[in-house]
Amino acid sequence: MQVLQGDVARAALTRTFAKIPVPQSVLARIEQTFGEPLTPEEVVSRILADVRARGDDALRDWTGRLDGHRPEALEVSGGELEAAQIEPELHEAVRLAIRRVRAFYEEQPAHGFMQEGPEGTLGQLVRPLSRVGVYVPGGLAPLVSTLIHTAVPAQVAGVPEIVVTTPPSRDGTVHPAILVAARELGITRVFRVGGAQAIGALAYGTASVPGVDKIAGPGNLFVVIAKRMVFGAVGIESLPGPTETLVVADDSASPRFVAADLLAQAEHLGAEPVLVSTSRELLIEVQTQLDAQLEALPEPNRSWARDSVLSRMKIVLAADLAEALDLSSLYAPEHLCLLTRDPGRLLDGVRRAGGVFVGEASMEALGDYVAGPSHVMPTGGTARFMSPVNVRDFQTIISVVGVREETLRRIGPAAAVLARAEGLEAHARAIESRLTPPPAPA
Ligand SMILES: NC(=O)c1ccc[n+]([C@@H]2O[C@H](COP(=O)([O-])OP(=O)(O)OC[C@H]3O[C@@H](n4cnc5c(N)ncnc54)[C@H](O)[C@@H]3O)[C@@H](O)[C@H]2O)c1
Ligand SMILES: N[C@H](CO)Cc1c[nH]c[nH+]1
Ligand SMILES: [Zn+2]
Repeated sequence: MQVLQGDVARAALTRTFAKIPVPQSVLARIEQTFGEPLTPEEVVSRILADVRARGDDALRDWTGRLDGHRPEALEVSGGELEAAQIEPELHEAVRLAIRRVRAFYEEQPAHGFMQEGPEGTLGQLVRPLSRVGVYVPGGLAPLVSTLIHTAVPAQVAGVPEIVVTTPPSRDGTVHPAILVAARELGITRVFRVGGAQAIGALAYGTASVPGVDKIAGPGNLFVVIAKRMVFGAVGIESLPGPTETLVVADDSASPRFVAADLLAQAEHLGAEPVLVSTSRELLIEVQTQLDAQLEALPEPNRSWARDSVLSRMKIVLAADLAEALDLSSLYAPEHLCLLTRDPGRLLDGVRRAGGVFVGEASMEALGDYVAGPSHVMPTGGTARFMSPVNVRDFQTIISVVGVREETLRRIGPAAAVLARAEGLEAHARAIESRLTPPPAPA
């Protein structure tokens, strides 16, 4: 176990944004699939260009090549959607998650304002986007919860049309829980397309897949790169990619719970677990727990979690909780879990994170499903400047300017002065034409 401290820990938790780190396993799969050592960016560029040029046929070909099934019908039929069934217990859990996420976002202030006064009217109109694409990851696990945690805030924002894309399994089907959740949400358009090709389809539109105004939802490296590349042609909400969790724990924390929370996210392939503790004894005990709990996991989860732990886990000994929080803000994790005495007391010191999970009863895995806030959160250090998915992501603001004539007379001359300082004579004249009476007819 390598324990990092001080400046070494700071360096290890400082992200470099110039290049997204690519796991060796991903590079190996690219070489196997494409027969040459391409970068993920080159792969995504090729896929996007092909989707733009050949539309549905490109979607079928890439899905066949990458997901092992070439679908004739890209859209899940109404009959398939209606027929999907899941166990009653799971169905009830889906309903509970929808209810709780909806109740949470209904509390988010997301309205505009109008200042009506002696100056006239100044304000903001808030309008929902017309059509949103929701990406639901499905490469390794069919993330039904991600559909709920992305689509519900969009619905609360008032978006009338939501289109879902998700990779099919090798027999071409979409997991029934995703279809049932879509049905519960009143979503009728689901497409069996994943990866960069799905992002291209939603951005450019094809004969089958409608182009959207904004694409939301997390995914693997290929999905994240594709979202970055199509931004501008279409909106994106943020860049939620491979998950990461930073646990801050003191000597009061249970090593069993700390290890369990780290492994819960480590089982997302490509995840980055980080443990920062003020107690060396706890670090040692967590290591023992990690070994035991990893051994007890079933396959393939054990291999995925072991890969995250062995390849990317960082273990840090902090001088005190103030330094632990400072290091956490430097790293800006997707999830920050506080497993300390009186963890609520630490909230004031939290500066950068997608979400903060306060205390033993608020494990991040609960937040993944039914706590309320969306689990779609910024990763890779983008929590420095981005937020979890929320209602505002699905709205635009329209500024309203409706001043009275008296106001114009008072503030107009200053505007004309500024226009001339910028060398923009027509601007100045447009203002002054309203300030001076029109010339008398000859
Ligand atoms: N940050 C968040 O809020 C959040 C939430 C949920 C999930 N996630 C993350 O989403 C990710 C889901 O990843 P996933 O892989 O299971 O599903 P995914 O749906 O994101 O990706 C699967 C797709 O990737 C493409 N792909 C795979 N290998 C490829 C290759 N070599 N070349 C080109 N394309 C390739 C395929 O088209 C496939 O359909 C995980 O990393 C998870 O941590 C993040
Ligand atoms: N923890 C993942 C990234 O935040 C989301 C997720 C979905 N299902 C389970 N976990
Ligand atoms: Zn998770």
